[in-house]
Amino acid sequence: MADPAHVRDDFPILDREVDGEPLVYLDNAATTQTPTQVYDVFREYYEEYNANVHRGIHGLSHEASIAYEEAHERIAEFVGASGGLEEIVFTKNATEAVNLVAYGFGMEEFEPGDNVVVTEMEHHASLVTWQQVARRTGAEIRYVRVDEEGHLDMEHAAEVIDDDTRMLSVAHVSNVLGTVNPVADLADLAHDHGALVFVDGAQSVPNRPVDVEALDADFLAFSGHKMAGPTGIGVLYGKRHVLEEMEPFLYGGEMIRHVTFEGATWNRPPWKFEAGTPPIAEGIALAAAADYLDEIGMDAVAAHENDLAQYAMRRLEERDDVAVYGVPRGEERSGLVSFNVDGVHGHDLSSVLNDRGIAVRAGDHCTQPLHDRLEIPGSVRASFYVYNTEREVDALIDALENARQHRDDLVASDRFHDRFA
Ligand SMILES: Cc1ncc(COP(=O)(O)O)c(CNc2co[nH]c2=O)c1O
Repeated sequence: MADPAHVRDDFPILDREVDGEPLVYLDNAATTQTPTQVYDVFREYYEEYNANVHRGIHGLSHEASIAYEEAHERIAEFVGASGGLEEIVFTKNATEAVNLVAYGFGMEEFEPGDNVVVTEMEHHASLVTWQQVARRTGAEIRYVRVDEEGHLDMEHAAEVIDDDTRMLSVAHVSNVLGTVNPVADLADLAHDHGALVFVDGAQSVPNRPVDVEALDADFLAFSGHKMAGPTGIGVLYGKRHVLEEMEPFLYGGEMIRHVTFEGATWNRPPWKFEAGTPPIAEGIALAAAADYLDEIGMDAVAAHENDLAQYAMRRLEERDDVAVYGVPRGEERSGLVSFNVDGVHGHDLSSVLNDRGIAVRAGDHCTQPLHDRLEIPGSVRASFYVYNTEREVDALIDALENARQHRDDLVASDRFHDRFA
């Protein structure tokens, strides 16, 4: 991979300090930072061709429409969608993308006696959404077990996926465990039973090569802000024939073909699912983020993240008071490590790390059922991206030492939560 030191030149924010300490940004599984090559797109757009898309007959609207459609084509290429823009719906984020499928397919198609299968490691964006669809349609929700090492129990998957399964919804990569799930194998299993497959790609598309057709996903969702892109833009990939048959989720302008007082007919995908004025600049900037990552190379991104995660695990495991979660060291994982330090609540630890300029995430990472399964109330997560270095992992480890030294102070302070005791 390009030397992270040079990559860092593209991210001026990484030069800032936090309370007088140099920033060490290790919260990339939540949101990545944005390179100048991406946010410059906003200035160019608003200075040169800002206009509403698709409905104007004037030059600016034409230019904006072309750029917005080309952004869809670019994202289709980035995830291997050979159907092009008709298979790429721009949403607000990955959460909206899963809700689009839940309302457009689940609420329309599920019936009592059907079931939807998710996994114990799912993010709330999927898990809660499919729970609600099951509750409102009378379908059953089933959970594929996660084993002690953070792998999906594939034998259990074969038990719970059956001929009444209408949808399998699975994270490609866990945002807590770093597990890379065998999505293509799971898709084979689901398709053998006539079920559709929704892949939550929020932690995979930004971090590794993803080919939706190799996965044989019927749907795949991800967010721009996790792949060096802006917030406010997400993507739902859908197989063309599936999107053509699926009901819209939001109604209004752009998504219609013809409207009378008696009713309306729908536009073709993706516009059928993009009601109203879309996030135009965000979509164009997302395409620039795809260009930026492809310049580095997604294989190189995945390898760099895995190297940092393995190094972090090795450093964390040097102490006997640290519990590290997820697949064992040495097994490929995405660029994140979740852990706890005995006797230090995650929020206290995160606060102590912040005092040293180190940004990590503490809590349940929107996976409360998974943390229940792990029998812990929460965890601290360090997550890496293209600009992070081993020196930053060392800074994290050194700061943990600092937390341990203050552990007694923390225990005595009102900031201590005895939930870890
Ligand atoms: C696996 C997974 N799915 C879906 C989402 C939702 O993405 P959004 O719609 O862009 O918010 C996230 C965000 N995960 C996290 C957001 O902050 N910390 C996280 O781990 C995620 O990690």
